Amino acid sequence: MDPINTLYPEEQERLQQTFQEIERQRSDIGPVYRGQDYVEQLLEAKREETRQRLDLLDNDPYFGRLDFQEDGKAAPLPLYIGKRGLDLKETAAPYVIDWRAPVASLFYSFTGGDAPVTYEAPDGTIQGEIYRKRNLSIRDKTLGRVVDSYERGGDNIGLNDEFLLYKLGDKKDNRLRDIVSTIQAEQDLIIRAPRYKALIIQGAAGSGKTTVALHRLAFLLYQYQQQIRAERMVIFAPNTMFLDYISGVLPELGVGNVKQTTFAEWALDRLNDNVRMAQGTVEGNVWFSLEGTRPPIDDETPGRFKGSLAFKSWLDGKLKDFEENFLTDQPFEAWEGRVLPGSMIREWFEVEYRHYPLAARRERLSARINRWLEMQLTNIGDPKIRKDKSKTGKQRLRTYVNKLPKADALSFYQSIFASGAEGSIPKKVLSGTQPYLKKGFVQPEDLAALVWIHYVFNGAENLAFDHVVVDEAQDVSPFQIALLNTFMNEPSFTILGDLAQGIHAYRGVQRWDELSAVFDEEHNSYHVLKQSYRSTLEIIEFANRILPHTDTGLPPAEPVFRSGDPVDVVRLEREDEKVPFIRSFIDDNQERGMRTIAIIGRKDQECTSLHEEMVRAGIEANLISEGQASYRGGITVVPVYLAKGLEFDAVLVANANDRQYALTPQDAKLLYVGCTRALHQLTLYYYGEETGLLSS
Ligand SMILES: Nc1ncnc2c1ncn2[C@@H]1O[C@H](COP(=O)(O)OP(=O)(O)OP(=O)(O)O)[C@@H](O)[C@H]1O
Repeated sequence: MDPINTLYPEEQERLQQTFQEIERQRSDIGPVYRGQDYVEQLLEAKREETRQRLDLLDNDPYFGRLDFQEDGKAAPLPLYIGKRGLDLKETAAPYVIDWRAPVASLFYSFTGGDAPVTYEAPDGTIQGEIYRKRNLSIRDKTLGRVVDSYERGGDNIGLNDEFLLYKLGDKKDNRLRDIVSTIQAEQDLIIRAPRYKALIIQGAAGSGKTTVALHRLAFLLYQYQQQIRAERMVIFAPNTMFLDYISGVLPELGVGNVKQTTFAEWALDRLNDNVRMAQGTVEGNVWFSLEGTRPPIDDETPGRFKGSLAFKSWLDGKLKDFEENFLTDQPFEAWEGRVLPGSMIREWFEVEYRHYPLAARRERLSARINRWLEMQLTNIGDPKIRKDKSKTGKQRLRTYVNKLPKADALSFYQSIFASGAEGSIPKKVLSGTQPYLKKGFVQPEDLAALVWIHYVFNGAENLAFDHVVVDEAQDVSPFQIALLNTFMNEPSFTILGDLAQGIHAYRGVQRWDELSAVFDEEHNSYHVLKQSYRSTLEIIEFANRILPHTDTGLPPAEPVFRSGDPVDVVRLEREDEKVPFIRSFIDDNQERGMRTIAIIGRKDQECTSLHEEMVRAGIEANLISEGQASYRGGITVVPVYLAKGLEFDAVLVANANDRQYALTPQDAKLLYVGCTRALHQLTLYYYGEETGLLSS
């Protein structure tokens, strides 16, 4: 008998019982309370949480079953694993187990074999044996596929992969999805890693880094529910469109309120929007220029220098000097003959207020001198003379305070770049920075230093994070990570990236040890994800040909065995063949059921013109440009640097010739990003000479 047919009725019955239990519990909660009683209102909040949990369960109650016999127990027990847990009303026995519970880790770590297995429970290690691992697909309350990926004593060949492949074959829309039903063992290790770690993860394109990070947040909230709050967790991602793209995953996992932001947005907020950003001409014209004309990247490249820990140390020295020389020994003379000695002012500043940050010390000092002035005035009996002296004293106090240096981040930063920096800051950095600062503008790479100075001057404003996720971390600097670390009592980070996609290497890292240098050994934890889940075997093997040209020394990504169509590289004879070619690419792929299709260009301008030509030819598509807040799916024209992090069913890389993608590591990284965005179909076209990056 077909195994599906034997498994199905049993699971169908269990599913019906689950729905009945959910319904029982829902009806026990009763209607929504809308009255004024405070205690009832508090209880209502709890009831609402339960209602929401039951709603989530009702849609999609579980996805897996594991028959596990704990040592010492008489028989195996079927454990049903879902996105949320459900205990039986009557006995409180677990009926559906939350995927984050310790025992559920067996579902992910188990890859077959009859050997005993263990998991870590709060009371210690539990050992036992697995008799069955079953995947169940339930959609819209209906049981779909039921597949046993392991049965004790059975032949169990490759079934583990079958369910994964079935999931990976799906066509995508405009949102990233959760992967709770198919988390792989190497991913699970990262998701369940202890809280106080700085996990640094090098993951191949499509290895699930972003997805894993989001699942890790859901896990941490479950595991440390008394100690961690969602609103004290933060995800840093490269741009707002990417944030929009990933915004569905946490709600699907039942997690709300986690702050999702970009580093620039967060930093500007810290600086109270007191600085103006220069418009991104340098990045576009210099670092993304064509024909291999980009400058080489080294430690004196402005972005890398200003993002280094060495720059931070140098800055710390300057901040210390600034604080030490903040006061001259100038006394304050309120009026002729009434003098507050400089030594007294210094005593207040250095001893009494030494625990306050500089800006607060400055403020307290001026308030203290003012109080001293008031005291002197009370000693004057004649009201007319008092009024007169008060006027003089207050005016002189204003002048005195105005002469104290300002504890303002931008002014301080401008001053250190304006004078005396020649010996310590490389010429390249000075010339790439001074012209902007003189006009009052800053660049993205200045923000870490500015927030740091602001922090030293003003203190941390109660901004402690419980956990920080940094996605696309190859584009961030050690200074940024060190800065974020100061907002936490103990490091708790998930830092993920791929050096082969380091298209902003002029301000990011070239090796992961640059970031790990921020943390002590005890907190450092480095992981590699080599397996790539997004793309077909053919696409991954094709992209792997580009990898050596990135000069990162990274090993090739490992595909899961999901085969698709071969990758096409098509030479067009003339430029005017381009639009008909794009049209047929779109039509073919739409006919094959592809929902998201991207035409990936090299630069913004090229994409704008391509989009205009397509629209003139009657092809509807969305153009993605810098600063865009959302990704709509469908047909998209996008410059490659903005496609990073996204994925599409079918990708057409536009004009992959040797001018657009020269034989340089930077261009190799761009082309690698472009090609690895495709799930099922990848095509490249060019006219002129094919890029040399495709030759192995
Ligand atoms: N265990 C898994 N089961 C099912 N799908 C998975 C799994 N892991 C990853 N995926 C899918 O692979 C795709 C890539 O995931 P994700 O975007 O998180 O990878 P990434 O490493 O951040 O990629 P990139 O660096 O290229 O942006 C997504 O569609 C995700 O759903």
